[in-house]
Amino acid sequence: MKMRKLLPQFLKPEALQRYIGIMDTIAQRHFASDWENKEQVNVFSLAKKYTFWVACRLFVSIEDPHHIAKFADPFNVLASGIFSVPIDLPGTPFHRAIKASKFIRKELFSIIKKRKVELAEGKASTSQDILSHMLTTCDENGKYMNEMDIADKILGLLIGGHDTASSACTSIVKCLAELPHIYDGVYQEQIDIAKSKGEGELLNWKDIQKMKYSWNVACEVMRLFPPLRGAFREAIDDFIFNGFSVPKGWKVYWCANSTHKSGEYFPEPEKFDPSRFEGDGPAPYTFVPFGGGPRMCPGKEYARLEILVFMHNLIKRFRFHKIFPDEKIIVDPMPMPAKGLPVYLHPHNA
Ligand code: HEM
Repeated sequence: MKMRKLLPQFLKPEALQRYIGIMDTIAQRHFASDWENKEQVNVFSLAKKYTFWVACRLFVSIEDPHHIAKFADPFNVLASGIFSVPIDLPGTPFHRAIKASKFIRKELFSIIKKRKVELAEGKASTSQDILSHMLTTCDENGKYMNEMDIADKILGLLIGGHDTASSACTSIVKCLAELPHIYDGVYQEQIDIAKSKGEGELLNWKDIQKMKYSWNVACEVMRLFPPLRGAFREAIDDFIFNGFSVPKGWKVYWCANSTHKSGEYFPEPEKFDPSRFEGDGPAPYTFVPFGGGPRMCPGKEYARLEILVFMHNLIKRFRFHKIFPDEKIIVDPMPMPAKGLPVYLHPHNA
């Protein structure tokens, strides 16, 4: 079954609304174990840990932090081998990535087998995560996906779904640390939401809808630091673009920065200004961190929720400042601070 058919069902806003509370529970546990009572933290590695934990829970229902940690290492090895020179010799990143992916597939197969039994015995629900969904949804010919297909798709999702979002979360922390007036705006919005909640009450869909300014800030961050620079397309017909003739069949690459950094669509493009997203917002197809058209990212709404839940949990706890004020941004292959963005934390309740 094609991912494009399956994913929108699982990732549509109505389905995702049920997961906000789960994301908040994970965020609270993550902040309690990895941020609270620390003087300084490395934001990039923690953001990756958080988004990976959310993905493990929502895609395959793995919750135990030890199990997730065991799983996370091979994923990092795999992620750093994906954009490497494809030479399969011992010691190369490519070779290590292949080994890691074999380990992950094996692990996924055992999770799939166990789930099949649990589903048959009525011990697991068909809607508890994307794995159950894949095992119980058939295509238009009544055919179910085989285990190999499922393992590959989950693997793709776990990679595609967590590295991008963790890059976005890290860039958000960077911008908030550098721009106190923007931090104050986000703080006000998030603290009002936090105060409106009862003891132990989790975030819900209504709270997310109140996070308008925070999402405008996140969008402005992704305009300046798009987690993916662009993607490939194949021309399905001859066409002329900007005076260049592109023949059918050519591979073309669209690049987010060509509009994100254009003064024509975003006046003073280097200025950080979340108000660009108020009202109607940018013109269609000019703000494209998630791509556009029929192949647009199906994980956009999922990413929006996990980013907002992250911002809420971070901002209601801390102010922070950068340990290296001039830390450079490198793109490898996503934008990230060269040292992983170490920051000093200042808890509000101190
Ligand atoms: C901030 C986070 C994210 C960003 C910036 C992002 C960005 C993108 C972009 C630019 C594309 C290519 C779209 C195109 O070619 O027009 C894409 C594709 C895709 N994304 Fe995301 N993504 C994010 C999070 C996620 C998440 C959380 C998931 C899964 C839950 C996901 C799943 C996918 C899939 C499966 C595709 C391939 C779609 C296709 O080829 O039809 N993404 N994403």
